[in-house]
Amino acid sequence: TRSTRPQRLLAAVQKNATRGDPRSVVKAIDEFCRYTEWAMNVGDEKGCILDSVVSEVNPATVLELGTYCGYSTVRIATLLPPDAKLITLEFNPDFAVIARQVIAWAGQEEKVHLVEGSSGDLIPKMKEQFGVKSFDLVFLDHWKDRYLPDAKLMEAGSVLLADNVICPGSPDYLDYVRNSPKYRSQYFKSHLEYTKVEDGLEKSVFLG
Ligand SMILES: O=C(NCCCCCn1ccnc1)c1cc(-c2ccc(F)cc2)cc(O)c1O
Ligand SMILES: [Mg+2]
Repeated sequence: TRSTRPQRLLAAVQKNATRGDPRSVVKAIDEFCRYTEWAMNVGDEKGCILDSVVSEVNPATVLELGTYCGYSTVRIATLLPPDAKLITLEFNPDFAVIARQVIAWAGQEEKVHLVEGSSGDLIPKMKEQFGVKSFDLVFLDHWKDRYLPDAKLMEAGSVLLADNVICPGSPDYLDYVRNSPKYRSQYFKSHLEYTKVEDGLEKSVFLG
């Protein structure tokens, strides 16, 4: 039967990227998505904004909601010190299978813990299961209607960075973080990955 898009993306990584070289994995995925087949990775333009926020926060613990094929997982992990921890949640097992292989090809498996399941179920269990009471940085890139409920489950983390706040959009989340006294929010205008359509990232610092 026909391969899936994540399977074709993984094949492009294994063909064009050097094993153990995360930058070549990122480059191979961006080229595949720009010139062969669009896929919903955060992409190179928003990826640079992600990189700058990760570097600025310099987190010891990161939670990523929505792994997909592991593109942003690799970008973030590459910027973390060896003892830092990145937990990434993926609901879709077919995505998780591919993401594990992309993360391994990039040589980042030491820093990354991919957990399969729903964020709504797993976030409350983070404390006991992973011994992490709060995260220094949370990257929201999963179902857009889960951004707000999950942010409310995590009102202890310090920096939230949300993808796709314009396209596909998460209006209730945006309204909340921009108007709540608990957050200082900032919009980074950009474009939907590999397109000219407007999109952006919203960085929201939890004020405690
Ligand atoms: O839906 C997205 N991501 C969630 C995928 C499923 C998450 C499953 N999961 C993981 C953990 N808990 C649940 C997404 C969509 C688009 C997009 C934009 C324009 C368009 F025409 C089509 C699509 C662009 C993105 O950048 C995205 O991130
Ligand atoms: Mg996204």
